[in-house]
Amino acid sequence: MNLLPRDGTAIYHGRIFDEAMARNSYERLSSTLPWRNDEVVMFGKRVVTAREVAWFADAGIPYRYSGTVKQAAEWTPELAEIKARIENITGLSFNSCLANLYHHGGEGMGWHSDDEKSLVKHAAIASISLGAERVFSFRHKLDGETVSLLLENGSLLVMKDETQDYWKHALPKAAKIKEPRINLTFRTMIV
Ligand SMILES: O=C(O)CCC(=O)C(=O)O
Ligand SMILES: [Fe+2]
Repeated sequence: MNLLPRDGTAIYHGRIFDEAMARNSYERLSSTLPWRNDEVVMFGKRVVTAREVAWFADAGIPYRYSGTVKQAAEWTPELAEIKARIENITGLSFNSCLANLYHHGGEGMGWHSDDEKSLVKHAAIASISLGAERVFSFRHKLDGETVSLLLENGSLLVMKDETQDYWKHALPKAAKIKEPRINLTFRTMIV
């Protein structure tokens, strides 16, 4: 079940939402979340990404990410429902979520590890995919070994243990894909 050959654990649970539920969740999240373009600092320059994001956290937790403090929103009913569902499936709990909206395959996310200081070390990250199917890849930091999989509509991927220490991951751009995708990454921030 572990997709990674060593140095971490990545469990792909496959589709945990059926087609109708996935479509319904996509529609509700795309129209109700407070989406805005992400701002990141690259080579000392402020860059506004095409991908849109929204941050959520339990009341009172500021969302720290990429060296800045983001305004975290309150859980919406739809998000709270999805969070409860994955907490039930995984037996874990999460106190924050980064939502990503990729308008089409021309948008993606480059190689990175989710190893922010604000996150509890080695805590699981649960990633939900809604909408367009996209390839997701892991690359080992030492020897470059790559593991790729397809993230299906309504699926759940869990990364845990030393995964972020030894592997980077990315959502490669795929220009042929015209449909949008929403990704929800549930995390545990240090409180
Ligand atoms: O969209 C995805 O599946 C990946 C998102 C991701 O890696 C992140 O938000 O840190
Ligand atoms: Fe990530």
